[in-house]
Amino acid sequence: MPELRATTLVDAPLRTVAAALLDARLLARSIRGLGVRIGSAGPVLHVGAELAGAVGPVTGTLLVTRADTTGVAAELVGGPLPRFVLVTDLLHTGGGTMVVDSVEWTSPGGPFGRLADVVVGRGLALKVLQARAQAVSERSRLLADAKVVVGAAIVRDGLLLAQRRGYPAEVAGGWELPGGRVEPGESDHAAVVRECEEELGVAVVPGDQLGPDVPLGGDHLLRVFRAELARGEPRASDHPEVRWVGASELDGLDWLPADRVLLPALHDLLAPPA
Ligand SMILES: Nc1nc2c([nH]c(=O)n2[C@H]2C[C@H](O)[C@@H](COP(=O)(O)OP(=O)(O)OP(=O)(O)O)O2)c(=O)[nH]1
Repeated sequence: MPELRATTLVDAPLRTVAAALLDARLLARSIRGLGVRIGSAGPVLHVGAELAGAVGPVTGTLLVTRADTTGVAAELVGGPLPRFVLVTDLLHTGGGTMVVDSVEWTSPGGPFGRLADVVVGRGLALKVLQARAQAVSERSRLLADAKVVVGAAIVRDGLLLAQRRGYPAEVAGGWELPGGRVEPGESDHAAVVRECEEELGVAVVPGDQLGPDVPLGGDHLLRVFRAELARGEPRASDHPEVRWVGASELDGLDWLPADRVLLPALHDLLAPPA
């Protein structure tokens, strides 16, 4: 398959650029140059998400195959549209984050196909790469100043503690991880400890970050940490329900969109890969 690649240096930490890439509007903006419109993209990309793509009246599906701390990948599959794959890899450098974008597409084959690749395919691919570089830089700059909402991934006996939200209306009923906004001057870990005490009445010891930073609407992003339950039995106080969930129940829960991005990392936490 023909392939084009471009590299951009973005002046932001890797985790900020990784978060920017998860914004579904960024993907939509990147491939607009192909004439592909994405419908119902949802707010954030997660592995397995199938976004409806269309070129004029012709429709296909854009399948997200990777969305984590190393970058994202999505491919246009199904329908009569030609196969198209967009992969973005991230590399940490001393001077910022190196963003390596590549696009691959199916060639119609034969001498006319090769001509079409040179005349049309490459031009469109370059448009995508240019639009993407600009969109990634702009979104990363905005997210660099984002306020953080922390979440706690607490595991006991192979089960993860999930919490069902009671408010506000737009997220009520959805499942999330215990946590909340980091207050001015507070560290992320201190916020995890405070929120778990306030919401669940327990003491926790926060550990490493789990999965990528996930952009929330507006100027917030979600950052989740592993946490050990040190004292107390979690009980719902702020929200209507807490539940211990096993690996087999994880995918079936009605998670908030941002938390859905973290499902592969939560699966690894419950059943670490061999
Ligand atoms: N705590 C938490 N919030 C999440 C998660 N996923 C997600 O989208 N959010 C959103 C829901 C809310 O809009 C926002 C966090 O608000 P919050 O209400 O928990 O924060 P808070 O405790 O500091 O605020 P408040 O109760 O005083 O209003 O982040 C998650 O896993 N945990």
